[in-house]
Order: sequence, then C-alpha cells, then structure tokens
Amino acid sequence: MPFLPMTGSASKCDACASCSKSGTCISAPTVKTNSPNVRYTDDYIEAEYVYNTTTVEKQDNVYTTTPKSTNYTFRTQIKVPKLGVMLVGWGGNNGTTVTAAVLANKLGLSWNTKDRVVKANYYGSITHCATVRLGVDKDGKSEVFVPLRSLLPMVHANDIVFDGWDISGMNLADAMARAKVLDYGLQKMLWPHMEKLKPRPSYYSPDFIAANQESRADNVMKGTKKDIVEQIRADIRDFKNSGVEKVIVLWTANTERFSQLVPGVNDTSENLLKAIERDDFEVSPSTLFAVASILEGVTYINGAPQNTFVPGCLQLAEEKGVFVAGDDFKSGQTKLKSVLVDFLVGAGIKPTSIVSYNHLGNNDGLNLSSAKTFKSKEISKSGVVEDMVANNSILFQPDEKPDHLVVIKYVPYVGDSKRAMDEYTSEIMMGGHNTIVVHNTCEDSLLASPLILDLVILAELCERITYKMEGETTFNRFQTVLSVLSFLCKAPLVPAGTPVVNALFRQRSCIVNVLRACIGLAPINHMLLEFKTVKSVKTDKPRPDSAGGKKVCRKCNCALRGGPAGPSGPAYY
Ligand SMILES: NC(=O)c1ccc[n+]([C@@H]2O[C@H](COP(=O)([O-])OP(=O)(O)OC[C@H]3O[C@@H](n4cnc5c(N)ncnc54)[C@H](O)[C@@H]3O)[C@@H](O)[C@H]2O)c1
Ligand SMILES: O=P([O-])([O-])O[C@@H]1[C@@H](O)[C@H](O)[C@@H](O)[C@H](O)[C@@H]1O
Repeated sequence: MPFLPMTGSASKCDACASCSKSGTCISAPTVKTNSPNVRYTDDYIEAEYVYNTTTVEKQDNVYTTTPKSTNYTFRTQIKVPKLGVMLVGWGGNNGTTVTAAVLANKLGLSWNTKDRVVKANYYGSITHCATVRLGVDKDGKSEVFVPLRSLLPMVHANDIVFDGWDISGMNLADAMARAKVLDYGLQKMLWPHMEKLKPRPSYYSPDFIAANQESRADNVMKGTKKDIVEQIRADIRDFKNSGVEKVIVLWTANTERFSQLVPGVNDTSENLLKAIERDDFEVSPSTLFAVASILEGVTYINGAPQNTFVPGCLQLAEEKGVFVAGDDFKSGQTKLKSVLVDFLVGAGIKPTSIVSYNHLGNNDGLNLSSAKTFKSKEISKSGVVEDMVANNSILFQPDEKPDHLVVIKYVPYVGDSKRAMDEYTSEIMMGGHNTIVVHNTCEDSLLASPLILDLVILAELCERITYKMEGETTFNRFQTVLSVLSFLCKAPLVPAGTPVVNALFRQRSCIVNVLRACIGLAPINHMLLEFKTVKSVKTDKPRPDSAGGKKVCRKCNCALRGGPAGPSGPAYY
C-alpha cells in the first residue's frame, strides 16, 4: 500500500496539465451538434428546438389526446464566469466540508486512511461525476455516454471561490475540526488554507432556530432589519469587488421554524419591504438574506426546509428578475424515498406505510431536536411522495395516502454519521404484503456538499440560457423559480400553479433534456427503437389482428365496438 507524503501533491495526469487526477476530469470532452438547426458563435450556442407535448381532454371515460409542438430557439452564452459562492452558515458542517472539498480537489490532494489512499473527488455531484446518454455510434451498434458537464459550458467546482456568513466566528479550519466530517490527515493538509477563511458576521434571531444554538452566536450583526439587509447587500458587493465575476448566495445555515404568512407583512413585495423597514418580528433571517440577494441581483438558493420564500419574497424576485431555488437539499433518506416510492407505484404496487427514522449527532441534528425547527424538516421530508401517489388513481382513491411517519433523533456520539432506518410496507397482489427495510448510514455533509456544488453550477448555467418561442423577437430567461433544480431538493420550489415532481429520475431527466435541448438534441426517451426495429422489404400483407382487419383497440386488441374497449377501461384512438 503506497503511503503518500502527508503534503498535498497535485499529481498531474499525462493527458493534460489541468487535470488533478481527482476522478473528475476538468477537461471533459466537448459535444458539438452537427445540424443546420444549431449555430455556434464566439459568444453563444443557438439551437432551434421543437418541443413536443400532448394535450389531453377527458370526457366521461374517454381521453382524447392531441399532439402539440412548440418551436423554441435556445441561446446559451458560452463564457463561463469566475463564480463566487456566498454561503450563509459557512462555518457549519456543510459549509466547511464543501469548501474543504473544493480546496482538496484544486490542490489535487490524496491522503491515507486506515485502509487506503483516498484522492480528492466530487462523488455525488452530477455536474462532475454523472454521465448521460448522447446517442449511438455511427455504426448504430452501441450507445455513447459522455460526462453531463460536456453538454454545455459550465463552471468547474475547482474554480469556485467561497465566502459567506456565520453567527459563529470560528475560522474555517477550527470549524472544519468542530464538524468532525473529514479525515484528520486531510484536515491537516488543508489547515493552512482553511484557517485564513473567516465567516462574516451574520444576523441571529433566536426565535427562528433552536435555543441550543445560542452558544455559537458570537459573530452577529447589530441593527434593525433594514440595517441588516443593507449590511448583507454591502457584503455581497464587497465580495463582487474581490475579483469574482458572478455571485450566488446559498443558505446552508440552520433550519428555521416556518414564518407565519401574515397579510400586510409578507404577502406582497411591497408589504415585505415595509415590514423590514419597520423591523417586523416575523421576517426571518433567511428571508432577509433572500431579499438582500434579490435586491443585489444575485440568485438565492435555500438548502434548508423553512419557507424562506414567503409570497412577498417570491414576488420581489419576480419583479427584479432574479432566480430563486430550493427547498432543502435532497441528500440521503429522502432521495432514496423518491426512488423507492416511484419504483413501487410505477410497478403498480401500493405503498401503504412508510416509516423514516434517523438519528445523528451533528449540530444540524442538535438544532432539529427543537420541535419548532423539526416541524420544518418533517414537512419537507414528508411531502416527497404526494405527487407519485396522486398520479395513480388505480391504487389510491382521491385523498388516500400511505401512512407516513418521519422521526429524527439527536445522538451526539454518532456526529455527522447519520443512521437512517426506513420501512416500506406495500400491498401486493391478492392480499399479499411486501415490506422493504433499509439501513442507510452516511456522513450527512458528504452527501450534501456535492449538491451545493450542483445547485450553484446549474443555477449559474441557467443564468446564461435564454429562449424565445416562434414569433417572438426577444429572448427571455427561465421563470424566476428555478424548478429545473428540483432533483437537488426535498421540497422542490416550483412556479405557482405548476406541477411538483419528486420522482428522482423524472427530475434528472428534466435536467439532462433541458441541456440537450440547448444543443438541439431530442430528449432521451429510452425507446431504443434503433435496436428493436429493422428495415425490411416492403410487404403488402396486412398485419394480422384479432378482428380480421377491423379497427382494433390498441389497449387490449379487442374489436372496437364504438364504445370504450375492454372492461370499463378508457378507449384509445
Ligand atoms: N445532509 C445534510 O447535511 C443536509 C441535508 C438537507 C438539508 N440540510 C440542511 O442544511 C443546513 C446545514 O446543515 P449542516 O449540517 O451544515 O448544519 P450545521 O449546524 O453544521 O451548520 C449550520 C451553520 O449555520 C450557522 N447559522 C445558524 N444561523 C445562522 C444565521 N442566521 N446566519 C448565518 N449562519 C447561521 C450555524 O452557526 C452553523 O455553523 C441545515 O439547515 C440542514 O437542515 C442538510
Ligand atoms: O436528506 P435526508 O437524508 O432525507 O434528510 C436529512 C435528515 O434525515 C437529517 O436528519 C437532517 O439532519 C438533514 O438535514 C437531512 O435533511
């Protein structure tokens, strides 16, 4: 077992000098689309794209479908900016861990653990470690997969510069040690770099987080809520002037209690700004950060479950044309739930009881040991099955849902190593039952940190994408609420009145297909028809069917008698 020197040696692969052999090649291949519908200029990629959907009209038991096509032109600016990320809660487990991970990758560090040599990497990040199907090779024999990041120019995590705020004034080296997430050997190598980093003072409001957080609050801003917003805005401008070209603000501070929605306080942007002016009690720290970010024109992302985006905040973002996204990183137990429930319901199996228990011993767990903050997390962890259940009216009656219990307990000794235990009980055929039990242990912050990177990298990419529909002359940005980031969130924030999708692979497909659309490629549909059909000599023999050439129902192949085919099933035409 080769023991590496305990100093960070940025090993270079022979392929290119930029690579740090971190398992995530910085110089990923570039994808270029060979099509008259895709144009490449020095500044942007422009693609004509036909978006095909289906509109459905239901009358009695008949669904009439009408294919619909919309012609888009997507334009993606290709210059990737120097991205600065300001973390609220920078001194926490996630904040210190993601900062350390980027430094370790940038330096190409490797370190010894008790059983192996580990190289810095970005496992868990789809923008650095996921591949996507591009198509089939020219012989039509095999599929071609490329790094997701090859589809469009995007920020590499190694180039991100971090800054941020924390109510705890501890420098990031001491805070990294406090977090107890990373191996000692790595911490030792990173120490001189991390100790130079110190969180800016932040706004502390004890009413919104657990009382047990008070002992950390030694680095707090003073003043009214208006003063606080102005100070946050000044901090953002200060960071912008430090050499970064673009800033994104992301909340990875403690989970807050939900804000009460109060008419006249946070129901409109005007009322919210007035509420801040009069120092209204019910405006939370996270909403102040969101308002300040929006007023500075920088995207704001909420990695925690509280309702930062009160209606007035969303309206302000809309008015200022600033992206917002959230809520609550979808990192472990809930991520698995959004796969398992999708599999069960998608397979026609009826989940009837879902029990999600976990205990952990980090400061997040300590904060969540308070009922008011736990409630925020319970809401975000519980909502993830609602769409999948509601979409299957065969298994579930209207308003029928599985029993669903979320339990989180604080056990100091286990630290950041979250121990999740889930039990999924389902009804299967003819009165049978299936019970799936899962034990899922992880360092929680090592699951959340790559999501922080993906959130800011994909949000930054969305800031460079514009589109226009046929007949329009100006290019527009996506809607203010970046629902394309749902894959990374437990409680996806979506534009008002639009569907919430929690199924993980639907969410992932959305990201991949939006990126494919920007380079003029059709969405991945998994049909693989090229491997299921062969060109054959034209024949005039009619295809055999059960009704001797009459029109048949494609659902159950019975002869159409002018009414719904088959027992009470809808007719398909
Ligand atoms: N797997 C995960 O770690 C995971 C998954 C989903 C969501 N989250 C959420 O991410 C957040 C951070 O998780 P963590 O494990 O890093 O927690 P943490 O407690 O280690 O870090 C939170 C940090 O926020 C600071 N803080 C609290 N209030 C603040 C304020 N008003 N302004 C600035 N800083 C403030 C605290 O001092 C602390 O350093 C939590 O809300 C958690 O629920 C974490
Ligand atoms: O993402 P996930 O594993 O479902 O949920 C996690 C919870 O189980 C954990 O107790 C909490 O501390 C983390 O913040 C995170 O929200």
